[in-house]
Amino acid sequence: QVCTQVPYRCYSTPGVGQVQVDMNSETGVATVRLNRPPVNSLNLDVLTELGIALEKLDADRTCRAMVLASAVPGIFSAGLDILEMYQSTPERCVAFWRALQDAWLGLYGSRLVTMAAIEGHSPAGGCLLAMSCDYRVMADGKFQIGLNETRLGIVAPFWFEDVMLNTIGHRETEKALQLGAMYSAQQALSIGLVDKVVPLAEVMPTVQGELKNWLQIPDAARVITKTSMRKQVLDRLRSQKEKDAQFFADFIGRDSVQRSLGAYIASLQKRKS
Ligand SMILES: CCCC/C=C\CC(=O)SCCNC(=O)CCNC(=O)[C@H](O)C(C)(C)COP(=O)(O)OP(=O)(O)OC[C@H]1O[C@@H](n2cnc3c(N)ncnc32)[C@H](O)[C@@H]1OP(=O)(O)O
Repeated sequence: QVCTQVPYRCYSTPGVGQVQVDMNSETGVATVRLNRPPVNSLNLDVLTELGIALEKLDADRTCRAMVLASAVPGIFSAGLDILEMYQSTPERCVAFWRALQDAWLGLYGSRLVTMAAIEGHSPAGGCLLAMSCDYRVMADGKFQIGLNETRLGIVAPFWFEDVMLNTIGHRETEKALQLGAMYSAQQALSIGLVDKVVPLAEVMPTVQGELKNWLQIPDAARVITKTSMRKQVLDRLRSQKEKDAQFFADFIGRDSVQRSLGAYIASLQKRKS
């Protein structure tokens, strides 16, 4: 298995961590896999682990690129763990939101080449993670991607919106966010939400092929360019992290929002019965 032999190096215990990191020291490419079955929903622990993993990779001078993927078949990530937002306490909400902010700042601001291998559904927070990478390859077929927050009766924060604006432009973002639109891979490709759509089995090989192009570019020049393109959006959150966390906790605590989330959770459960 990966991680058991040279040139791989692991930052997590294989098969145990909720965020598994395999670092190939020969290629300088790390693969980070979300591993929280059944749907890789992002709770406080996963987001904390992800933030730490990204920080370690950024500090590892042998690492030049990172592929963000899933260890759970059929799912990239179901987004934020709704149970972190439903009937939670204000203190837990703030801690949860800080962990999300830090993981996102680490990903969007990463000096590495970052690529999302989207081999499954990717709603809301899952879409945010994918959009925050430099390049996205998505599996063709039944999977969907998008920021569906309004469908849950919640609102995508300004920095989710900023990342989407930078990815697909103003008009498509306005439609996507108001409607809470979820897109098939082909639809996502047509609006620029993903960069390539291939059959499921070809997602990883396609990512690896694309990485070869990106890694031909000298790191210093690419990193300066990436930083310049993303700085404004990163600084906007950095300058108001605490205010944003407090706003989240207050908003989520509203009765009307709790009712919407309760109804959404019930609808997820009903779908199954
Ligand atoms: C101010 C607020 C800002 C907030 C910003 C971001 C918000 C978010 O990210 S909110 C999360 C939005 N996510 C979704 O709406 C996705 C909901 N899930 C689905 O649509 C499906 O589960 C999915 C298509 C991802 C996968 O479908 P299936 O493979 O058929 O799985 P199930 O639907 O059977 O789900 C299994 C199990 O997981 C629970 N689940 C699903 N998603 C979440 C989630 N995001 N958080 C917590 N739990 C989730 C689902 O209810 C099932 O639970 P059980 O019934 O107990 O088995």
